[in-house]
Amino acid sequence: MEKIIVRGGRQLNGTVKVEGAKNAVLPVIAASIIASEGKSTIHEVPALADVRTIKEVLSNMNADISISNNTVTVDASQPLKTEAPFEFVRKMRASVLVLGPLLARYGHAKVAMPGGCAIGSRPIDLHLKGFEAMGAKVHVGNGFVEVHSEGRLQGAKIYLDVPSVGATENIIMAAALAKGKTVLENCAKEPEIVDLANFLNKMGAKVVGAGTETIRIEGVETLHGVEHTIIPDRIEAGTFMVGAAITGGNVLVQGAETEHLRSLVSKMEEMGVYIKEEEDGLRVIGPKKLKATDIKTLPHPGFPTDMQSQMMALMLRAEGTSVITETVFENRFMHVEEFRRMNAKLKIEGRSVIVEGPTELQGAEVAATDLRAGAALILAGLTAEGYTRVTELKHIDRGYVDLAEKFASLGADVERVNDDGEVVINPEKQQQTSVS
Ligand SMILES: CC(=O)N[C@H]1[C@@H](OP(=O)(O)OP(=O)(O)OC[C@H]2O[C@@H](n3ccc(=O)[nH]c3=O)[C@H](O)[C@@H]2O)O[C@H](CO)[C@@H](O)[C@@H]1O
Ligand SMILES: C=C(OP(=O)(O)O)C(=O)O
Repeated sequence: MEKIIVRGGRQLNGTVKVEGAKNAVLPVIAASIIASEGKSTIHEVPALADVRTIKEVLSNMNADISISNNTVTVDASQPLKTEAPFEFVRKMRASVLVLGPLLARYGHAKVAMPGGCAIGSRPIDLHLKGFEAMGAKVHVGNGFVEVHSEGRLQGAKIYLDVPSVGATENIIMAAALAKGKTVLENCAKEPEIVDLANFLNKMGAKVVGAGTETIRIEGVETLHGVEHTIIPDRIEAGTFMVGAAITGGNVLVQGAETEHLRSLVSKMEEMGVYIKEEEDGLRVIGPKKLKATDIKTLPHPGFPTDMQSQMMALMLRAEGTSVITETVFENRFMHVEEFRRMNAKLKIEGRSVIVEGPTELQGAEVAATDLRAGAALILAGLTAEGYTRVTELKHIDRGYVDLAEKFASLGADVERVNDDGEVVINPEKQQQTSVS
């Protein structure tokens, strides 16, 4: 079993470059199969396990997809199979994002029903309600969800009960080829939705209002392949920002977009962290003493749930009591038990965690319970006394490229080792080169 081993006590200093966003590249690659003509070329694609999974999903459907040097090309002009089996959905829930494009183009899609995961039950009822409103029939049975429509989908007025990111993306993609206009209200406003809408619009779609509460989509008859560059990963950026802050270091996070990170920047500033916008990113300088604060996770532009566990690590080192309230996912506190193994004083009360700081963290053997929790444990390890060994790296590899190497390049004492204690460098990049 591979491990990331961290020896605490070093400051992070230097420059780190952010990769393309996982949560943008997955819907964009899924959307590329809507094009019935031409091929799409997608740049700044991070070498992640999730990208490999979406590639396998598309290859399995007979799309022609290849990855080389952070660029993906997709040619989906030939007829595709309209199914995504359980082996892919099990690995990555975002496989359900092929439902919208397949339904739009072929009037049929069958995808294994995603189960719950370590952060909650995560239903897809809102995706399905949206398809039904556009005239599709939905059948759920034998572990699959199947959607079909007679002829083209019909544009519709759809209100989302909660601003779900995945439902917004799936509905925009389905509506892009529907007959007439779709108005999607109370939709998600994440920057990754805007990136998807920009990609679709280049392909010939008519999507207006992405990034606001209401998106209007005028359906068109066909879409074509295009070239696109993925936006930087705001969560990876945020993770390195916390790394600089927690170690009292000075790091330029290249590619960090202030506009995408306002809630995080404001909370970190409240904690006493100095953050300065520079031409190509954000410079983050950690203070001698961090101050406690409270956060509540919310849909964008509120505080992102994907930064909750990393902020918990930072709060553990702050003076005073902080409170974290998780409102997006029902059960995203699995990392609390792992932090406790490192001497953290944490109390769960319903949907909140009370963090007593500052804690003298101690190195321990801990498991990444989800991908962000894995990053958070490494962050805690950076300031812990002694060695922290993080296992279950498969979660981290879903969403971070070379995390250990990048921390090490900033001066941290971190390495990834295999069972024999040999250093492992860049595992996902090696995998991708061998499968592309
Ligand atoms: C690949 C990707 O982009 N993943 C992100 C996406 O996940 P994902 O798109 O799955 O997250 P959603 O925004 O859909 O989920 C938000 C909340 O809505 C609920 N819900 C969602 C859909 C639905 O049909 N019914 C329903 O009740 C979920 O259970 C959850 O409680 O947004 C999350 C919230 O910012 C992020 O944490 C994930 O990193
Ligand atoms: C929860 C996350 O991703 P996913 O929706 O792919 O599980 C995440 O990126 O933190």
